[in-house]
This record gives sequence, C-alpha cells and structure tokens, in this order.
Amino acid sequence: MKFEKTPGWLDWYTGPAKPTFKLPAGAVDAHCHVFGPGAEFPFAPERKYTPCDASKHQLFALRDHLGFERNVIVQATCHGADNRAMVDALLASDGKARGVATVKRSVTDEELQAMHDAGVRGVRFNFVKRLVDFTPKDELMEIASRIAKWGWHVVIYFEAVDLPELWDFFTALPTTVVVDHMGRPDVSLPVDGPQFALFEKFMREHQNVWSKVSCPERLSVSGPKALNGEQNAYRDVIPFAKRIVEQFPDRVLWGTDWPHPNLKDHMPDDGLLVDFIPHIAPTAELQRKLLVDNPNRLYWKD
Ligand SMILES: O=C(O)c1cc(C(=O)O)oc(=O)c1
Repeated sequence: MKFEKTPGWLDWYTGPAKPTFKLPAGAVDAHCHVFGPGAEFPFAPERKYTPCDASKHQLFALRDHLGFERNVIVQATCHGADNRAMVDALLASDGKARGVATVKRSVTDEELQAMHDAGVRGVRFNFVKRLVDFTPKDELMEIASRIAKWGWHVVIYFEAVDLPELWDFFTALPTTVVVDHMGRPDVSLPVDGPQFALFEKFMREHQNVWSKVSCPERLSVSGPKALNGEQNAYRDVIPFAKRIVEQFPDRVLWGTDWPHPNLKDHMPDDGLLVDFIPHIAPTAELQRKLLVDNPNRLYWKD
C-alpha cells in the first residue's frame, strides 16, 4: 500500500552528530518508535497522522551510531492497536529491544503471551486528544488488570492540564505506571508553580509512578534547537527535567523519541539530543541510573 504523508510532515534527520557525551555501558534508549515501512506494515485506518517510514533497520543503525545498547520501542499511534511492525522489530533485535504495545479489550491471552515472548513488557494508554479517539476508562482498567498478570506496566501519555481530571484513574492503576515526556508540562510556566507541583505530587505520593524525562524538543518554547552543533539546546526544559531526575533518581527513564512524530517546527539532531542528557542528569551516578539501571530493571528483569 502507498501512503501520502500528512501535509507539512517533517522527516527524521538523516545525519545525526556523534554525541560528545559518552553514554555509559549498557545504556538504553527507552522511548523510540518504528513507522512501517507502510508498504510492509500498513498504517492503521483510524490514525490521526500519516508519517514517513522509519524502519527497524534505521532504528538499529541509530542505536549503534549514538552508542546505545538497547531500545524500548513504543507502539506509535499511527499503527493503532496493530502491533506487527513493533513486534517484528523486537524479533529482529537479537534481544536488544523490548516493546510497549497498544491493545484493545478484545485481545486474547494467547496474543498477550505471544507479545510477551517477543519482548513486550507494557501497554500504552494515550489521552492526547490530537492523537487518539477516547477509550472508556473501564475498558482501560480491565486491560491493566489483565496485563498485570504478565508483570507488565502501563505507559500513559497526557497533557499537564488534563492531570487533575485523570488523577483518580491513574492512581487506581494496579501496575507500575510510566509517564511519557513528564506529562507534557507547559515550560513557560514557573517550575515551582502549581502545574508542575501537581506532577511532582503525583510521583511523590505514588511510588509506582515513573517518568520519562524525554522530549525537550517538543516541550521547549525558547530553544535554542538541537541543530548545527548546539550544545545548550532547550534550556527552558532543563529545570523541569533535572528536578525530576534529582528527586526520583530510581524512577526515571530517557529516550530519543526517534523518529519524532508530529514535530512542526524543526527536526532535532539525535546526537545533540544525547548531549542534552548531562544537563538534566549532571552526575555519573544519576546518568547510570537514568540510562542503565532503571530501564534494565523495568524491561530486562527476566
Ligand atoms: O506528541 C506526539 O505527537 C507523539 C506521538 C506519538 C505517537 O503517535 O505514538 O508518540 C509520542 O511519543 C509523541
């Protein structure tokens, strides 16, 4: 099948720099995606965007170029609940990738078992309205209770303004809960203001909640952008991410978010995104926890 990209779509950057920051041995890129290729793994009819292709081979080449050892491949919404492209990548990874799937209530135990065997360790619930249609919470809770039996966790993606309304549902989830991209704070608000304080309270009061301190390129308002060798990119995001890393060093993850779906302004250089890490995790110990210990504990415990 041939797919037309969404108008204005920005393709991922093909010439990433070699990072200046040397990743510790065993580092995991704990949030990335594959898109298709559409001709082999068609995008889902219910998708809200049509991306460029971003294959498993291209992802593995980026992993090696940047110096990561492993990937966590998160089901992208353009594939809906058809997990074939993601599972195919896991199976081709030689044990170097684990996955997070999207499933419907109709998923069978056999299908869950097959995904587990391929390396899936979580499901993603998405509440970002521009990306998905609404799924009733009782359906999501039923899925969460079922996947808990496999020792999987739930990944949640939402916008900071929606946290109050989602609070009761999130805090009732029976598994480890991993928040994508720090719950998308508005970084033009004060880091010690009420919006981010609520997110910190969410993590502080619920020891099962983890956060990905990823996506400065999505959250930044001020820039500068991770392009043309810029070593001080996305300065406005640093206080937010650093605060989470320092307060909850054993419950944070980091990922490139390659191939960066739906960016409208620019496509970052992934090598320079890796160079962002020491700004938010300034010590070797914090870096090791963020990049090695935490993702391996969550995704490679067996
Ligand atoms: O903000 C986004 O547009 C976005 C989209 C997806 C996806 O479509 O799965 O995943 C992400 O991590 C971020």
